[in-house]
Amino acid sequence: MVESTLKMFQDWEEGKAGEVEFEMDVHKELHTLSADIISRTIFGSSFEEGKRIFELQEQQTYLHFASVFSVYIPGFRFLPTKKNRKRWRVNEGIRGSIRKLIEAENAKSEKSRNLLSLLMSPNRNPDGTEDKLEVEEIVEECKTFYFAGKETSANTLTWAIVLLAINQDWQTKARQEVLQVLDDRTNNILLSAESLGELKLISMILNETLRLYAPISVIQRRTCRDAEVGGFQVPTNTQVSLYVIAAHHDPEIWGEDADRFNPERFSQPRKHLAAFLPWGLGPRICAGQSFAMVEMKVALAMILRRYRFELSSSYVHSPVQFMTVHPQYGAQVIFTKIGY
Ligand code: HEM
Repeated sequence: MVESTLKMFQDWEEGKAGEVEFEMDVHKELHTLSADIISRTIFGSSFEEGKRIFELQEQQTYLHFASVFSVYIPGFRFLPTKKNRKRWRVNEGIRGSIRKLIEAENAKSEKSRNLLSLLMSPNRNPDGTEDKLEVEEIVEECKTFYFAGKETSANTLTWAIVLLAINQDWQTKARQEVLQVLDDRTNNILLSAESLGELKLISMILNETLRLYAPISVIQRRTCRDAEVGGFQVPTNTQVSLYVIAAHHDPEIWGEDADRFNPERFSQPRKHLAAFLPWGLGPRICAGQSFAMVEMKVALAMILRRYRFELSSSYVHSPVQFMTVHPQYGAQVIFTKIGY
């Protein structure tokens, strides 16, 4: 994570020819960062190949949504139309590349320390037998982690930067905390696991960002038995949509200033478990919650330490929902280098 963030800084500064102050669409940059981090986590040293796979996955997502938003004709997806053929080609490209990486991992004498290698390891059952994922299952798992983890973290980080650019008092407080926690005298830019735990304000800021701009604004479930919810009878096998965004902006829960950015709310324990559910709830809660929090803390702390930032006059506030909640016109921010 640290390596990917440092690489991002290097790209920013090289691209801006060493200027101390520069403007850019940080939303795009943070997407590149989270793709880099998740690719390194899953594929280790083969992360460049991993990124190529993810680019193909992105193409596939857009092709998929193009078909979802067009008129539905049963069986149409099996016809060799131009778009369908492209979708099949992209899909085969993704699977073929992941299969090759699996084969390369299998051929290594020493196991790599990455998620791919973990997914390939057998699981020992209590009765001594072993289970192993099939290649196709591993391919699907890699795709899920990328889909579930890239957009969500990148968008949350983007909103955190936008909110701190607007709320300069919180930006200053957050930077002070980072400087205190990271040892200034030794020029230590690497965050240890212990120091991450000490970043209390950063955690509060990220939680408040997740409250205001939960990347997944609706969670869906299907009832497995008849139930009564808030006085309504819900029969078995009904699809129920849980509006995360509604709970997060409810003045009855958060007070009259529910729409205002105030990380202070998270200095106290929560009153109600379901009042704050950016990660979902129950057995299907986000599998990458801890990973995402570490990733976002590392990146935000490192950005705060190195740059002061404010919104550009070209920024237009327009959150939209397309899979996740993101800024429709990007996030143009002016950065000024202040540290290392
Ligand atoms: C800010 C970042 C993130 C947010 C807000 C988020 C949110 C969510 C939500 C709301 C769900 C659905 C939970 C439910 O249905 O109850 C979910 C599922 C999931 N997330 Fe995340 N996520 C984030 C980052 C990540 C990352 C970085 C990864 C992987 C590295 C990840 C992996 C997953 C997986 C695998 C699932 C499916 C779990 C299952 O169905 O059992 N997420 N996430």
